[in-house]
Formats: sequence, structure tokens, C-alpha cells
Amino acid sequence: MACRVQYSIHNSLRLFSSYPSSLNFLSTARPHKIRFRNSKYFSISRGALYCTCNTAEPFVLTTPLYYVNAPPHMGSAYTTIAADAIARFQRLLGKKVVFITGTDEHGEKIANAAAGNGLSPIKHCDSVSQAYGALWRELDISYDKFIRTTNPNHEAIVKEFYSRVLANGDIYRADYEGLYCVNCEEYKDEKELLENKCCPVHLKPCLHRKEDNYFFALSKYQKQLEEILEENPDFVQPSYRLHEVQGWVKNGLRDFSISRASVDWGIPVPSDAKQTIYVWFDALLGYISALSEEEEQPSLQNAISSGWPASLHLIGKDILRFHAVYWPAMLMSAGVSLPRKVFGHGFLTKDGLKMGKSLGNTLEPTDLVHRFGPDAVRYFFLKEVEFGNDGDYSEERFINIVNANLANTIGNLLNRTLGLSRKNCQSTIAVDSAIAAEGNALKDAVEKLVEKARQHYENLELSSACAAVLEIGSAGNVYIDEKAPWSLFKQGESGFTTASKDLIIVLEAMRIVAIALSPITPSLSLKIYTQLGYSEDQFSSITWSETRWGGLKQGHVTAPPKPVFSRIDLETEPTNTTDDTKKTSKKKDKQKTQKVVEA
Ligand SMILES: Nc1ncnc2c1ncn2[C@@H]1O[C@H](COP(=O)(O)OP(=O)(O)OP(=O)(O)O)[C@@H](O)[C@H]1O
Ligand SMILES: [Zn+2]
Repeated sequence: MACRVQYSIHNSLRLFSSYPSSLNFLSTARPHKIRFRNSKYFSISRGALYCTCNTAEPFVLTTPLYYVNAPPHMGSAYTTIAADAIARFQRLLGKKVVFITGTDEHGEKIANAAAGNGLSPIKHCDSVSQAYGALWRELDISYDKFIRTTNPNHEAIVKEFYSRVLANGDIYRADYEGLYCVNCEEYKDEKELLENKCCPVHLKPCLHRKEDNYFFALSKYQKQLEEILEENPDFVQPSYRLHEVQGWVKNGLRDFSISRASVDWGIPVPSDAKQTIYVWFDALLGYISALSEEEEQPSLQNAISSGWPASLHLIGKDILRFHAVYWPAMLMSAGVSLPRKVFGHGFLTKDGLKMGKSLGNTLEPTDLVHRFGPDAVRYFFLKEVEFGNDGDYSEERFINIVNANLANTIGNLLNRTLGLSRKNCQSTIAVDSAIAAEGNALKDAVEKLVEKARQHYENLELSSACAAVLEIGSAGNVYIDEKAPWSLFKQGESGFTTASKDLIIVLEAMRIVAIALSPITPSLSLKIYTQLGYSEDQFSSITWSETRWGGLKQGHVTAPPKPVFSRIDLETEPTNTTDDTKKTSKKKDKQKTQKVVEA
């Protein structure tokens, strides 16, 4: 549905309607070039502007801004893949999506990493930040904004935010003494540490630090935070993470230091250049500064009016406290509205430990993508790790799952159905799929399953969404085996009508699978769609509403069948893993189901 916006012309075009402020008027460009923030171009007709977006409020979704102490790994890719699936699903619903990712580039850990590589901090940041961008391209990540915290617009916005919080009376100066984990970039409570004062995430001893710092009065917001969490149970998800956050808040909030005297690599504190702003107080603002347009004056208000508040912050559970406690309090202090939801997913683990850059026990995503392709990687992690819980990786299980689900259940079904249609029906749909399936049980099952998938996507239950779509493929396989159209075709005229309808029904189910799985496996879905005889352009403009039964119409011609997903062959697949790691993963795979450990 197009929105109608009235305008008139003086020296410039003006906006008169009560249009949402997030679509502020941008420029005095000529009519056909008019553009509003968060919107595609507008068209003009009979004195009215027609917006090409469907809904006024954009869906703003963020991944963490990854710390550039080391290149990305499968854990960083996991959050980003999940965010991409959610962004693609929201676009299918017709929402205007702003998908934000980026890199967090300041702080002690970065300065140390740069020194270790013999590089200046910014050269180091440039190179690691590019590695993130390159990996996102390999994984088909459709982000809209990539923010680097070394971007000058970001720096200006952080300073403005700091000044607002200061003006609100929430920043004071004091001495601080405590135990600091450089890898977490966080002071720790002694009671949360392991033996020898080790950080439970990074397994390294925390350092004793004493500094004269600026503090943020977090404790002032305790009551408000309690109320927000109580009144908005969806604010933190899954629900067990909400309970965790409520526990922290109830235990009492301590003010935290938001500057560092000992760190040079950071944004200087306004009015005290001897200190830099604490990396978290800086990085969280990236979610807002990412919204500011490069060419305009960087200001909090400009950025905020471009789509804030975020609809969803997708993060790992390691940084839940920063997002669900510190961040809302900071925003309240600065008078900025809160994000709508924070979802903290679990960890990909290796031998039960969080896979991470600091521990160095990471899985290399580029290697996986080069060997198996982006769809296999995206599908495996989203389908096999229940979103929210931890999950362990094993190569053998990876291969088994993608072969069984993508190559067999989906790819093979499409291939043999198209083959039969080519051989017996000249690849032509003889009757509308809606007519072919009147009163058909597979059609009913597909309609229920695709609706189930939609609900799962909405609830961020990505694994269940995959399972529901896969069930359509399984039902299609059962259907074709039971109906055996190949033998009906042999019966001549009498069998032909039934058999050709059966093929249409299965192909229509596959069309729906292609759309419903496209948030997870965009390249595979495109292949299925083109095999079904549609163009790339048709694919790129599909919407979720097209999962309604009845898309394949009489006279439509499908393409010659070609395998859409090649089986991975364990024997011939060139692998970098050593025999030892293979043996270990085989041993682990004796468990039929994936090991899911909730830490
Ligand atoms: N093992 C993991 N499983 C799932 N997500 C992860 C994992 N490791 C990192 N992430 C994602 O990256 C975010 C943390 O980003 P960061 O750049 O600090 O990476 P890191 O590898 O955890 O670093 P470090 O090991 O130094 O703590 C997490 O909140 C999560 O979104
Ligand atoms: Zn730590």
C-alpha cells in the first residue's frame, strides 16, 4: 500500500502532512529525485507524493559491533547470519528494514592487538574491519549499514551523547579500584570470578586496577529499570535471559566508570582530553550513529530521526548486561527512547567452551563457506542450534544435515519432479495449481506449515521455522512416492491428468518452499525459483504473501532440471581437518542429536 503525502512548492518542496518524523524531509531536490530518510524514492502524481515503502516505521535490526581485536570467526558469523535471516524475513513482509552491523574499534584490547601486529591502531582496525565486510559478502549478508566506531560522525555523536548525560547530572568523577578483564573490557565483581581471579569467559586472571575516572550514575536508574523489565516482558528475550537480567537489577546496580585514564586509543572525554571514553559507552552509540547519513551534519537528533529506536538488538549472551542494563539506563539519562527488544542467543562452543577470539578456539567460517557454500553454513547453524541455546559444531553432523535436508529432501524432490514434468508434460503447467489442488491434502498441509513457519520467524524461532519448511519438503516426498506419477503416466490418457496434477501440486509446494526458506538460504531459493521458470527479478521482488497457494498458473513453463544443491561427499570432499579432529568429531556424532548445552 502506498502512502500519500501532500506537498507544495515554494523555493523548496515542503512536507505538510502529519507524516511520521522518521521520514523527515531531506533536501530540495527536484521532484523526481525526492527522497526521504528511510524510504525509497517517492514518485509524484497529481500533486501528491507516493512513498514506495509499505509501512511508516522501519524495522531497525542490529548485530553487535564486533571487536576488532582479531578477525571474525564462526561465532561472530552466527549472530550476523541470524540477523540476516530476520532482516530478509521482515523485508518479505514488506517492511522497510535497516540492518546495521559494524565494528567496535577503540580500547585497550585493540591498542594491544595493533601493537602486537606492529601496526598503528587505525591500520590494524582498517584491516580487521575489512575482513568482517569481506566475510559478510561471502555469507550473503544483506546489511544496510556498516558502522565503524572510528568514523568521525560516530565520534561527534558519542561526544554529544556524553554531554547530554553530563548535563542531566549523571556523570561524576571518582577513584575506582577493582579487578579488570581486558578481554571483556569490564571491571568484575570478585564473586563472579573463578580461581586465581580468572574471568569465567576468558579464563585469564583479571588485573588489579586503580584509576581516577568519570562515572555514570547507573544506580539512579534501578527503579526505572525494574519497572521496564516488569512491564515489558518482551524487552529481553528469551524469557530465561529476562529473568537473568531481572536478577542482576534486583541485586543492586553499581555506578560504572565510563572513562579510562590509561587508554589513549579512544574518543577523548569532552572537556578532559587526558581521559578517553570507555569503549562500551562509545560502542553502544554505534547503533544510533549508524543511522546518520554520511553527508549530513552528525547529530543525535538527525540520527535518531532516521529510524531510532531499534526494533531488535541481536546479541550473544556474553554482552547481555551491557545491552539490557547499561544501555537502557544511558538512553534514559540522555532522553532517548529505548530499543524495543534485546535478544541474547547462546554460544557456539568447542569442547564445551565458548568459541572466541580471546581463547583462540575458533572455527574458521571462510573455510566452511569455501568448502560448502554460504547456504549450507547458514542453514546448518540456524537449523541445528536452537536460537537462544548453546550448540556444539561437528563437521560430520554438518555434512549429514545439509545432505539430508537440502540435497535430498528439497533438491532431489525438485529435480525428479521437474524431470518427470519435462519428460511427460513438456515442462508446462497444464492447469492452475489452485485448481489442480482443490481438496488436496498436501495443499492443506503446506498451508498449515507455511503459516507455522511465518509465526516461528516472527518469534525469532529460526530453527523451528527451518523445520516447518523442511516438513513441506518431506510431505512432498511422501506424496510423490505414494502417488507414483511415473506409473500413472504409463497408463496413457486416463492416468495422465491425475499424474500431471500431482506434479503441479508438488512443484507449487516447492515454489512455496523457495520463498519460505529464502531468509535462511537465499542462493538456494533463487536457484529453485529459476528452475521453476521465474526470473531473478521476480525472485528479488517476492513477498511473503506469495507463499499463498496458487502461484503456478496454467501455461507457465519451468526450466530444464539441474541439481540445485550438490551433495557433499565425505570421501572426496577436500578437507583441511586432520585425521585426529575427524576422529573426535565422529566420536561426538555417535550422539544422534546435537549436543545442546545451556551454560
Ligand atoms: N562462540 C560464540 N557463539 C555465538 N556468538 C558469538 C560467539 N563468539 C562471539 N559471538 C558473537 O560476537 C559477539 C561478541 O563479539 P566480540 O567481537 O567480542 O567476539 P568474541 O570472539 O566473543 O571476542 P572475545 O573472545 O575476545 O571475547 C557476541 O555477543 C556474539 O554476538
Ligand atoms: Zn573476560
